[in-house]
Amino acid sequence: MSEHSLLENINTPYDLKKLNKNELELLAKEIRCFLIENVSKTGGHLASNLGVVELTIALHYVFNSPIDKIIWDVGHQSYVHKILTGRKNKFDKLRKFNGISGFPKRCESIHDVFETGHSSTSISAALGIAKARDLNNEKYSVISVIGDGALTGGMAFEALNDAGRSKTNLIVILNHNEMSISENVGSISMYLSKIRTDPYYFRFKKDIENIMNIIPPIGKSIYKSVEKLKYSIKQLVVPGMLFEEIGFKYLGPIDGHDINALIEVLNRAKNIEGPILIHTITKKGKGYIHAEQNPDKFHSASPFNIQTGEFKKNGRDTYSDVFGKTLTKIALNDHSIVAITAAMPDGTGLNHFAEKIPDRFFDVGIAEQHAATFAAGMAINGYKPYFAVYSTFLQRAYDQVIHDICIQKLPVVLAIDRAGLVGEDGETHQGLFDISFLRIIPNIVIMSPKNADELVEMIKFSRTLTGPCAIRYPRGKVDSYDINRKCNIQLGKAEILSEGNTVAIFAFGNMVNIALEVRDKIYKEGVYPYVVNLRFAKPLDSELILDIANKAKYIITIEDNVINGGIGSAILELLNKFGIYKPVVRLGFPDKFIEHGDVNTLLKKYNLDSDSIKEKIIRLYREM
Ligand SMILES: Cc1ncc(C[n+]2csc(CCOP(=O)(O)OP(=O)(O)O)c2C)c(N)n1
Ligand SMILES: CC(=O)[C@@H](O)[C@H](O)COP(=O)(O)O
Ligand SMILES: [Mg+2]
Repeated sequence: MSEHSLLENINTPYDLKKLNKNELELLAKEIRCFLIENVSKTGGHLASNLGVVELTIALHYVFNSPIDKIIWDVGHQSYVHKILTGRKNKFDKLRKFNGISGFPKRCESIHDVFETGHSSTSISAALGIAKARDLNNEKYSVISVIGDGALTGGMAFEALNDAGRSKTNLIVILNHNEMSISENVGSISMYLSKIRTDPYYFRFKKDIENIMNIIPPIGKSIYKSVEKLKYSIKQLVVPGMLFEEIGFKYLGPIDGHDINALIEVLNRAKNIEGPILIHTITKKGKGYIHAEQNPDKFHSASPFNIQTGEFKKNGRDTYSDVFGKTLTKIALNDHSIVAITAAMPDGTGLNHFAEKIPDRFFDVGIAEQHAATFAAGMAINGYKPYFAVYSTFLQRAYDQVIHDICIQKLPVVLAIDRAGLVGEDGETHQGLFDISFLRIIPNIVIMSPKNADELVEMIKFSRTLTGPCAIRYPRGKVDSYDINRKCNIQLGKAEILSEGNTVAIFAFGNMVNIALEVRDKIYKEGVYPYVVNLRFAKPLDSELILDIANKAKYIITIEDNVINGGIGSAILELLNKFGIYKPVVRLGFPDKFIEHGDVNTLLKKYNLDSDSIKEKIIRLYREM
């Protein structure tokens, strides 16, 4: 790989401003090599970052961060920004425990103005910052950088609607690469692609601009008609008229890999009053052939071999695959089943469904709220919708789950992927709240499997339910499983894995295996626990729980959710209701946002690994 001689001397955006245009282009090359070298080892969001190298350089060249504020939508494409703002030496620990985050973090740098991770927030945040600036009579630029995928999110439109009317000075850069994680979807995407690909638009736009500029000054009487005519022509042919109509000045489309063109347009935008939308055209994965050819695979990449582009991880199925394959299998015989994703077909395993049953597969874009209510609509009309969604992104659709699905008791299945720790994505992405926020909603059934076989059974079981239900399962690989296994799940029934005395361990989902490891370790110390796989967070198996609680001296609950409001709390509430006052030790995550790092390290840090739990139980046992 090439040397990084220019990059070596860039420690702040100010250093960038000393370079000439040729050097900026060389720097772009160096940054690409740097990204590929580092992310091949750490893993991370490679393709999106390769696509914004020139754009980020141009932004920091033209604007004065941190006085001018740059807000990165989603934030997965902020690596180049991090490199240029003094963090390049920390890339060996990108997304690692105690290393830098893969997303903007205010604690990391004054150049990270607003924290992101979930999509479509940047225009709202930028508008808020700009409004506050105006109230303070300050002068600086506020820039939101948003991708075409993130633009499919409802919040982005809510913000455009508000910003267009407000006449506030604000720059929105639409980074258009025709990709979300997978190919981008939706009518706005089609509209943008038309601007991008139709050479007629470009040619005609230039011609029309020239004609309009040479229309001579005319007598006042016909001036108005000419202006009207100009406007109508513009409306017909100017790309981005959609944005102009809602109050933005549209600049573009611009080649987002041409640094000179970018610098020119940014300088222009800096001096225009009111909201501006700059439309840049980029290639996701630019400069690394494997990422250019497979931008989806290199969106959130695990470590890979630079030469071959092959990933180093092993090829076992994930929980998402188990879900996708099982659902596909049952849907081939049950035509009422439909599958819905909000822009995550691969991540959720619904790619398997899409391949086999495309007419009953719906990718609605990054639009979790819409997805949930869309599912409700399909359910009203007799279908059995499975909305597969990461736990963290389901947070977006909370009201829709309550108002549109649960009040009406509709048979929608929420297939909650990435429940529990997700690891390297950290705070914004951990799935640590769903048990708490779902369990308080009436009418919903909540379950979680201890392993892949049980997930197969739960998917089959969910089909029989006539109301809303959620199945939560973790990120990660599974051991072997049998997709044909019969369903032995009964509503609200837990499973006793070990009979014991003294200690009762109630575990949920992914934590059941840890409970079993704990059991094996404390056996050696002469402690014999009951171990219960709860299976259901709602309805709880009250009878079994009360029976075991009565027999044991103290109770341990284990969950990969925050302790507050989680399954331990549910058990405490149950015991309280029935007047059983025994010590209940609730193990889960504390009342804070959990940082990034690999899952095992985090489990250990939060005392949720089997050794830590074993020690806790033994200590309690000896104190009793
Ligand atoms: C609310 C929400 N839903 C889903 C995601 C998952 N996600 C992260 S990036 C991404 C695609 C973003 O596409 P785009 O904004 O065009 O950026 P690109 O990667 O193409 O540069 C998706 C779906 C998310 N971060 N937030
Ligand atoms: C930025 C974002 O939200 C996604 O790209 C996410 O990082 C994907 O996570 P997985 O790698 O778990 O699919
Ligand atoms: Mg995109």
